[in-house]
Amino acid sequence: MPLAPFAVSLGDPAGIGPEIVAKSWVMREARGLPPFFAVGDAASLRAVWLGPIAPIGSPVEAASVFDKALPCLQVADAGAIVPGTPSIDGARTAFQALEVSVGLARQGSAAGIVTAPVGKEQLYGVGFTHPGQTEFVAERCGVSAHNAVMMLAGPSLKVVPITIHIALADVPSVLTIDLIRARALTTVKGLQRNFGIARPRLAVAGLNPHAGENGALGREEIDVIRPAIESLRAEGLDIFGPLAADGMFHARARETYDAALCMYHDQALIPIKTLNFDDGVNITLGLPIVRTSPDHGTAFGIAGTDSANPGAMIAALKMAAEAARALIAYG
Ligand SMILES: NC(=O)C1=CN([C@@H]2O[C@H](COP(=O)(O)OP(=O)(O)OC[C@H]3O[C@@H](n4cnc5c(N)ncnc54)[C@H](O)[C@@H]3O)[C@@H](O)[C@H]2O)C=CC1
Ligand SMILES: NCC(=O)COP(=O)(O)O
Repeated sequence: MPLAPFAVSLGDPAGIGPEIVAKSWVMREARGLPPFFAVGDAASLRAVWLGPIAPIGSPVEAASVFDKALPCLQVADAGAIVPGTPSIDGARTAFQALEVSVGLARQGSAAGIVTAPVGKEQLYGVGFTHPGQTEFVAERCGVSAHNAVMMLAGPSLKVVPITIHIALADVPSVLTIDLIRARALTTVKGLQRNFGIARPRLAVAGLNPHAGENGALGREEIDVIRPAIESLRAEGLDIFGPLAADGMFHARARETYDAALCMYHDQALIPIKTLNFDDGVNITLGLPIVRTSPDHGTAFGIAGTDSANPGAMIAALKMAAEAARALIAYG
């Protein structure tokens, strides 16, 4: 059965979202992309692209026009759009596009959502109270933030940050045995369902230099990380660590695991973005709907210069199609 089209929220209208969505549509056949429609202000596409846009009133219209034009479901008017210069109206439009997209996926009118980058600071300024889109989508789906896992996946590496968008100073107090366990269990399910790995191997990073040197450089490994790993191993998971984070991402080390659980945002995202910046995908595991995103941000500095690489958006669309098929197969 063909999938319903995917809802692609355009993200911040002044970022590179509209450009990478339009470029992905241009490459739809060459890259075998599933049908999709943009959700946002069509003016943000027109500001950076001269190609054909088909305004649609509902997702069902998308499939029939997708071959000829990029379907776009209009939400709020973003006001004057200046690529590279975010605005309050633009942030409101990005927020609304996300909300509408999630709603369409929840009601089954879209096969899932692929979110173009938003400016976090801009969204916080218009009443967005979640740390990121991951937690927002989870809440709209009735899933606790603990159980919604951000995985960054590329051809060379898959990583999961255990803590996500919080200040580095807050990481030690937010890191708990329960949080590591919840993230690990959801990660294992996601690797099995979405990536076909029957018995996933998880490597766990330490928090401190050299994984704490047995307590000499910090106690989180002893008090929190190791007990979490041991309890998961007792339940049969193939999970090991805590490892010194600086030595676990080289090529030979990466062969020993399927995903790395990292203690904070940059510990996870620096290696994946170094290895797979142009084809890395941010996928939310543990949701009843499909949600993927390119691994990069709004790149305000290059918006409007036609130099944005659509590779990660294309990878996100392809992964969304695979995840949607997995959702149908496994529920
Ligand atoms: N999924 C999301 O919605 C994400 C949003 N952000 C937001 O993006 C904004 C900017 O964040 P930054 O840290 O500057 O990261 P960024 O990813 O926007 O930019 C980092 C560097 O990569 C370049 N770059 C990014 N994507 C590119 C592409 N597709 N093609 C060519 N070059 C590309 C940029 O020009 C810049 O040099 C922030 O407000 C942040 O909140 C950041 C990461 C993810
Ligand atoms: N750095 C990753 C990122 O910002 C993505 O966050 P989210 O909006 O997908 O939760």
